[in-house]
Amino acid sequence: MSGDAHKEVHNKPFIIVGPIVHSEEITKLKVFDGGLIAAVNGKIVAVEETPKNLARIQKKYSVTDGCVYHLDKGQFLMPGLIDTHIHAPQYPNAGLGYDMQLLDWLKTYTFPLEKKYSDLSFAAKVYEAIVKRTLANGTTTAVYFATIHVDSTILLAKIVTHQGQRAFIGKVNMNYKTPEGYGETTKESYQKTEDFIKQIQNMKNNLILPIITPRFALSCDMELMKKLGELASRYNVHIQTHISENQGEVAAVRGLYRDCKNYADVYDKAKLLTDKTVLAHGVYLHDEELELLAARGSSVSHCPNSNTSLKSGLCDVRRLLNAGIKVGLGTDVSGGYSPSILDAIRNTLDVSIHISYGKGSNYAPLTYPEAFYLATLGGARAVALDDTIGNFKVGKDFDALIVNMKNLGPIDILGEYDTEALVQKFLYTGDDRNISKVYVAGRQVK
Ligand SMILES: Nc1nc2[nH]cnc2c(=O)[nH]1
Ligand SMILES: [Zn+2]
Repeated sequence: MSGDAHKEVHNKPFIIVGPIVHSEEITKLKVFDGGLIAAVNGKIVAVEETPKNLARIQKKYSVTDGCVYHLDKGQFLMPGLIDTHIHAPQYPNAGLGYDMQLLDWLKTYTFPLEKKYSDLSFAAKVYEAIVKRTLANGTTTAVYFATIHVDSTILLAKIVTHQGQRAFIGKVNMNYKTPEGYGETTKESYQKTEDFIKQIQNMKNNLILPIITPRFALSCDMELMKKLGELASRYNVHIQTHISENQGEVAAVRGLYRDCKNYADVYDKAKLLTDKTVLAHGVYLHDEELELLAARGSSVSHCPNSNTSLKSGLCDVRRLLNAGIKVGLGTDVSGGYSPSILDAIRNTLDVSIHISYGKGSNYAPLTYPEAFYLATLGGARAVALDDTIGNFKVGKDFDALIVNMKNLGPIDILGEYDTEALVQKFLYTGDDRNISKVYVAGRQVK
């Protein structure tokens, strides 16, 4: 597909014809070498494994000839990538500060940076850049932590709206042992969060959802967490936080909440574990915590780059999956240094292989089709949006990437490859230069 003639195509029905790849289940990639997808008003109305019904579908949905796009050789269509955990305000620190582990890192590098988001012009500069950068890397849905500041967090929502990304946006809550100049009282935290939810809902952008964001059990007391659990239930909104990321953190939580059985129980007592809750990390969860998360339908955002960069540990995703927990991938910028979910896919595979070295021959490290699933349909399930995004099914929104595996960017194509081989090569060796077009709900946003 060439040119930008269809840049505003989302207003008109269109059809893309060519190789298509997506997940319908975790273990297998589904590849159609010459399929087609038709979209009307940003929603998928037809998915075909061959182009033989093109003329009929074109007529049925009144698609003009100019809105039928044939992919070139070397290109394929795949679902948009889902980043289930990213801190937008921490982007200036990406690549910095990895001489410390979590709790010192937060105090030394992270809180002083986040404090600066009372300044709207600083916030605008960073937020424009991170949304643009994640879109360029194919993130069609991002689950953002912002800061405690309502005004700049609303600004993030406006920037996301303008650039056309789908996102969850969270105003961070922190009322316990907060650093000088970066904290809130319980009342402020609760009231500002309710006000924030109303402001987001009044924006009437159905691509943006508010998400309640207690930072973690060491930054919020039980009273605030309970109030936030009640707010989530009253407004029926998503929740995100961190859990069992680092051994020092887990020990501190144990010391602070003596009457709770474990870390997950702290959140459960506050009614923060719902089927719309995303918990980042989960490296050190015990078996009974896994059972609790599975019973509540809460999900884990696996952030392998961060777990390595902050030396937090190795998260055994196979174990989480075997326990029946929904898992998505996260970049966790700036705990992780990369804003790319392709990077998260590779780190997921690397970490899983490294874990397998310490296990018996029955332990199967994750495969690239599984990592692809975690970055797309798995992410959609983790954020409870799998009725809308994650793969190509009639009735879902058209969130998609056109990947271009010609000799482009870091790629040298030196042979003849079928579509599945091109997908594999993209996952292991491609980068944002190979993501030539990005669509969210049918709108071209890159
Ligand atoms: N990686 C990470 N973990 C956290 N735990 C509490 N806050 C944070 C944060 O900002 N980043
Ligand atoms: Zn995080």
